[in-house]
Amino acid sequence: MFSLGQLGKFRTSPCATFRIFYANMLTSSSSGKKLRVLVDMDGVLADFEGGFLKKYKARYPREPFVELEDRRGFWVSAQYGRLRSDLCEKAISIWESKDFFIDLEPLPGGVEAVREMAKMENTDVFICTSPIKHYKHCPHEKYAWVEKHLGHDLLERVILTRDKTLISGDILIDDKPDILGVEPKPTWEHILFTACHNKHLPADPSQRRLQSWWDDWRSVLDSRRK
Ligand SMILES: O=c1ccn([C@@H]2O[C@H](COP(=O)(O)O)[C@@H](O)[C@H]2O)c(=O)[nH]1
Ligand SMILES: [Mg+2]
Repeated sequence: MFSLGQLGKFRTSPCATFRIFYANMLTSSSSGKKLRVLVDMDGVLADFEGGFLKKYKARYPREPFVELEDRRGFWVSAQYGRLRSDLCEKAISIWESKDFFIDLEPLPGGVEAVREMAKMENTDVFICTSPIKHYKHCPHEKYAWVEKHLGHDLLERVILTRDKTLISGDILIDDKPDILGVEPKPTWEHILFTACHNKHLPADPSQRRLQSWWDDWRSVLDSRRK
């Protein structure tokens, strides 16, 4: 942990110094005092829905589309498929294309909120996002998006997973109403982030929401601090 030479610089005995050093280690990190916040990307930090509609209309100008205010349900492809069966594949072709994920605009206030969380004492923030299985562009572009909008240091905090229930944390801020996976009891509290596809869902007293990044996310974090 440190050399004998370094120990010699301390005024207290090496044993006492070690005890203080070890106690500090315990209280600052391994005691679990830090609040671990997982923040989703699509629909929370990056405007997936807006970016999709813009590129869909540009590529298929004569096809029907769903206005954002008429969006219902998490799966864009499912709603387009209900509109007309072949539109499901056309929708999927949009986010499987090169530059779809990197071109997504940040949602208002999200980048600033994550930057602020990253500077908060006793807080560890991670970007927790699900890549699509068509992996040619998406994983690379998700990292590139984080670097472009949040900076190189935040790359250390990117978690790509198809199963968020396996990731341990205190809070998961996510726009998907049902986050399921192999772990039946995830450690985090899911805070539902309001998006065009979930804003009509009936209020659920057991699930807290953030209406946007202008909502009081700081109090939500504080409510989970031990
Ligand atoms: O109809 C859809 C809508 C979205 N997706 C993909 O799902 C993930 C969502 O990731 P989160 O981490 O839950 O935000 C994203 O990669 C979308 O591209 C989809 O496959 N079909
Ligand atoms: Mg999402």
